[in-house]
Amino acid sequence: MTHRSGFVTFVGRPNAGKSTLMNALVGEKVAITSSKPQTTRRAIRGIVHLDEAQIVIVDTPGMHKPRTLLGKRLNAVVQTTLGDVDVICLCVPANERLGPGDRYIDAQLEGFPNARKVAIVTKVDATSKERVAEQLLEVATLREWDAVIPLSSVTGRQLDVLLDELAQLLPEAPPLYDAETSTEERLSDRVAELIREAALEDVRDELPHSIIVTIDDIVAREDKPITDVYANLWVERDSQKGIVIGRGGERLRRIGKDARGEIEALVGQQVHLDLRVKIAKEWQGDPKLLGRFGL
Ligand SMILES: Nc1nc2c(ncn2[C@@H]2O[C@H](COP(=O)(O)OP(=O)(O)OP(=O)(O)O)[C@@H](O)[C@H]2O)c(=O)[nH]1
Repeated sequence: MTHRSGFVTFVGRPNAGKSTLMNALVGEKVAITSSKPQTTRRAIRGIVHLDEAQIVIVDTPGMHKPRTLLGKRLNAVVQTTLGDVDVICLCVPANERLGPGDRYIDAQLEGFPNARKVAIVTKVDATSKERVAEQLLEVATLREWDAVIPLSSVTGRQLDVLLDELAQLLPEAPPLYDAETSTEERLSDRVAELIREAALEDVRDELPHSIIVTIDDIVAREDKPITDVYANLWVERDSQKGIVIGRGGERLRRIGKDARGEIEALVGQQVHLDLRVKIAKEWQGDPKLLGRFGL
């Protein structure tokens, strides 16, 4: 029996459904999903173990024309990721027409001639059969794809077909990771993402993209089954700090409570979360601060 292993990544414009798809494939919560665009900031790996194949999924930040220093750094991450994978999947939502954003990303794929290329039409549950068919035809005109697959991450429809296709496109190789491994990301990164997600849920319309979370320490207590998490939630301005903290600290408490629940599910233990709000002025344009945030 031939075994295949390799790396797969999903690209597509913001909100195309990449994170949701990756989570559905890996079956564990490893990347943020949010109805706001551009919330995925880090390449995160999930691993799908099949009998005859191991598919290592690398999630990339949104690929778009850079406007800020953060945008440039993110694009650099994308370039490195794409240069390193066996299969690149372009995701386009079935319920929105192809636009300049999709064409821009598709054109970027020319720079990676060695990768196999798959088109995925996402969110087929959110529109009519006719629209899906139309979108499949339109996507097919972009280039010669190795496969074109319509699916829904929400209903799970055709996810198995995608996995089969991906497995077939990978090179013959032994498994790269243990069967137990489902993600390579460090615990602290995953905890930071969960806190950020809880914060974004709560302050959605007021500060969509100005929040970043760092972890000082995660310590399992020796005397009790409790894990202490020391985290910082960074915003760009004084006024934003007020928004995050809320009246009488009410909002910050709610964010902390939501995040704690998620972290407890992740570490399988009671968690005490020490969450502080700090200000990093204009961090999106500051190379030193970006470095400190690992971007
Ligand atoms: N109905 C439906 N909605 C979906 C599906 N997949 C994703 N969505 C929704 O589409 C929105 C965007 O999904 P994400 O997975 O965050 O999209 P993304 O491409 O990772 O977005 P960025 O992180 O901004 O690049 C979310 O509100 C999802 O719930 C799907 O199969 N069906």
